Amino acid sequence: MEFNFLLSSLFLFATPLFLWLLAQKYITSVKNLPPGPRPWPIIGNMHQMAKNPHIVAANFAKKYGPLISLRLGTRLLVVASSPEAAKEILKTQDRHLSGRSIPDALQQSFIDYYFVWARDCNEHWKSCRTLCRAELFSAKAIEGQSNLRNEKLAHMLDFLNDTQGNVVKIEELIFATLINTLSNILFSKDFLDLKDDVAAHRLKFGLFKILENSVTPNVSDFFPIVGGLDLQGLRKDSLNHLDELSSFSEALVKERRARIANNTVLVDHQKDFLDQLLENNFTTAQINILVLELCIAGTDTVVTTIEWAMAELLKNKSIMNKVQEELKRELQSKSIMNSDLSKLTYFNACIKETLRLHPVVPVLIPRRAIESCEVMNYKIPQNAQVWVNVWAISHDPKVWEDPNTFKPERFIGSNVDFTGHDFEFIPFGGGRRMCPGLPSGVKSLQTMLASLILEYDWFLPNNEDPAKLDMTEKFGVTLQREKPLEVIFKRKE
Ligand code: HEM
Repeated sequence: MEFNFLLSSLFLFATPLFLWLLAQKYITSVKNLPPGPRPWPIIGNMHQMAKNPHIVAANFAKKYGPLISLRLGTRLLVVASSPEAAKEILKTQDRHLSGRSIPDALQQSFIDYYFVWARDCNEHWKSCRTLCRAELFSAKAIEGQSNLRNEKLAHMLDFLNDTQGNVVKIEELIFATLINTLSNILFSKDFLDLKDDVAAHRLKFGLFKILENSVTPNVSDFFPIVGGLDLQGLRKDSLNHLDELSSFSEALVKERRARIANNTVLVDHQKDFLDQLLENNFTTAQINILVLELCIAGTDTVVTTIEWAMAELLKNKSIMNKVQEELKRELQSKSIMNSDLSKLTYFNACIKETLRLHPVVPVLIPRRAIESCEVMNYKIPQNAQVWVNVWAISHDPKVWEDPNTFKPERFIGSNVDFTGHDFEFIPFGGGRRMCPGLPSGVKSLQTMLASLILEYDWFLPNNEDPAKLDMTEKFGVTLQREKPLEVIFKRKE
């Protein structure tokens, strides 16, 4: 027994050491890597990147330049922190750098069906993207969703009217509204009841845990040879959540298949995304994963951005007054739901400024070099992981004047937009892996935020002074508020 324990301890210690020596030999043999801080034996720069890696990498960029390399165990990580470096990665070398590193926690048997995490831009990824663009995110699709969006927005406002004076957790309210909008677009069904916060919490927690597991520092990622052991249990935990969450869609897919087979589709049923997926021969397993990924990618990003926008507007009273005036003046008695909110200059500048100051995906979703290539005259070897540090670019005083201040005015009269062509402002990424959900995400941000601003006055619980609101960030795939925002809504006269 003791001998076995000794042997396995020796194995656990010796394997990373051996691998590190091998990796060290390989990495040092690669000539002309981007510069970076000296790595420690075995762990490399892991200890330096443990907390707020987006800020740590931004500070390294000040010392070593806009393209740096770091070592995380046996892995090589390259981080770009300037618009020029981002442009080379997302445009010039987009094809070579379009792979994804799938975190060990998400290495599951259905790996070939991933969309967001698809390792390469393979055939399945292409068909997901083409179908989603046509059926979910095109101008025609967004227009077609407007009644449904209006209905879900109205439910949210009814809920707020009924609970006036209570403390509302913004993330839960927005999450439930978004999930129901999405689940109706996908399946013509509500996943949640706004009043049932237990179910909302369960669903949100499951999605959150999958995201959290994917960025938790994991020995298996740094030393892939021990990946199969799942020493931290993250793979197992993610699989449990994935299984539980898949049950939400699995039953609906089964029911629809049966209805189609028996010719008993409801008379008033309008074609939804599930019908499109079935017509395109997606299997149930492929549908489950696609739905899950859309729910993960399409809720947390919007929820977090709305929270940051509200926190900034609470903190900056004069900006809030200007937005309110613009909304009242331009919309007059027209309903928000039937108005073209993209014409509201100051309001949209506030949304852009929120996405600049609090880029919700701070280092984009990590990419992987599918082939080795050159960026800024440095070598990026095959399989290196690549981050584009959007947070660093957004906070760089060489790129933005007074970068730490919330100043929507900087976007007035400026053509800079988040469509992936202005590399100083890329909250949705760029190139072939750019966010396909941008039109849907922006529409949700505009309608929800405008309704909350126009219909209610906002107060913080316990008469807290908004000027002193804590704005500490918490790093993850999404850059959330460390303290979730809670607000008391009072309907305007
Ligand atoms: C405020 C809203 C949103 C922001 C800021 C945002 C941001 C991003 C970013 C930065 C990426 C990675 C891009 C890259 O690697 O270059 C991404 C990917 C993705 N987003 Fe979004 N997103 C938002 C909303 C949405 C919505 C509403 C959906 C769908 C319902 C969505 C679906 C996706 C998908 C499927 C991907 C993966 C694309 C791929 O790998 O090919 N996103 N998003």
